[in-house]
Amino acid sequence: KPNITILATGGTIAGAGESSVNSSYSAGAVTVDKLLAAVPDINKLATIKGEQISNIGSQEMTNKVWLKLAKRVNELLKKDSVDGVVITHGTDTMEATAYFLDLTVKIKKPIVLVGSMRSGSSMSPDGPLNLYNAVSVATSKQSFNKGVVVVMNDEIHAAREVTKVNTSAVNAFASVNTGKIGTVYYGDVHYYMQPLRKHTFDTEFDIEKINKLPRVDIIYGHADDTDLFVKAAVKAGAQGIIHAGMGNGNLFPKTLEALDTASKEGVVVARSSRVGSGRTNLHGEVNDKKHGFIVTDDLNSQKARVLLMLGLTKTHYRDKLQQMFFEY
Ligand SMILES: NC(=O)CC[C@H](N)C(=O)O
Repeated sequence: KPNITILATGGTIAGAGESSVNSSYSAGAVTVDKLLAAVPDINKLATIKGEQISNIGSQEMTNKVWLKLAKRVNELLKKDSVDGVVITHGTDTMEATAYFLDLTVKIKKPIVLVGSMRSGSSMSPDGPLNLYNAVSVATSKQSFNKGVVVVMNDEIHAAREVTKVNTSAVNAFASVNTGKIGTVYYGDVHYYMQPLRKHTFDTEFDIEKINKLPRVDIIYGHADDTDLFVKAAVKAGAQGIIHAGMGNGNLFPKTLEALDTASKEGVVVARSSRVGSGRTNLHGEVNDKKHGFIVTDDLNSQKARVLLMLGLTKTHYRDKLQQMFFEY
């Protein structure tokens, strides 16, 4: 039997509420041992070990926990005695954690993130089957060299592509631009696609000696916008700003002016879009060359922040950072 380590970080999958029909509950209330004991069938699939990394709602996620998690996953998967890792996680920031690991874990073995939309004490919880499916994906030979994947609601998604698309439904995840890469039905794993962007062992990022990431802020664009938040970000020491722009990454004139100034002062400004699908293109309505801006390709702003933080650990050259957004 394969050896799988389950790293628990919290979330609804480890949540508990007062009654089966009460929508209010606490995320990250159940420890890893209890979480695993609730799904005894996973022991038929693999020899399971559990470890608690954190026990939080993933809206409390920090760069510090990401670094700790990535280092632990690297450490575990380097061992011959570990064949794959499953990470239980809250769904709010799961996509960003998945992408962070996709860029920083240096191994071809399976790495699977899983969560749930209904807590263990609710009626028809989705966590147990999601966990069973996640362990199945982690033990599948087909999962090698796929980068980090997210398993939710019988679907397998690539870390770079997946995003949360619903606040409360069990089908809360989708890979909006590209589609899911596989399915898993009561443990029966099938892949249909292979992620092509560079990931895991193929990236240039090395977090082993890093304890702090450069500050990158996200600023959300809108009609009748302001320059206040750009100025505040610069004052707070942001090395990068992701602008979640209107449409194809467009900006309100006053915000554009403030970002132009920030860019000329050395802050790396990356244009993404608040639309939720499609690329933010160079040579659109914004003169990126003139302002020194870069674009985030089709990464949403929360994932673009992850890549820009890691990119800034390597270089401040905008051409190089732009290249990263086309490669990763
Ligand atoms: N469905 C969930 O996991 C949401 C619970 C919590 N907000 C979290 O992200 O951890």
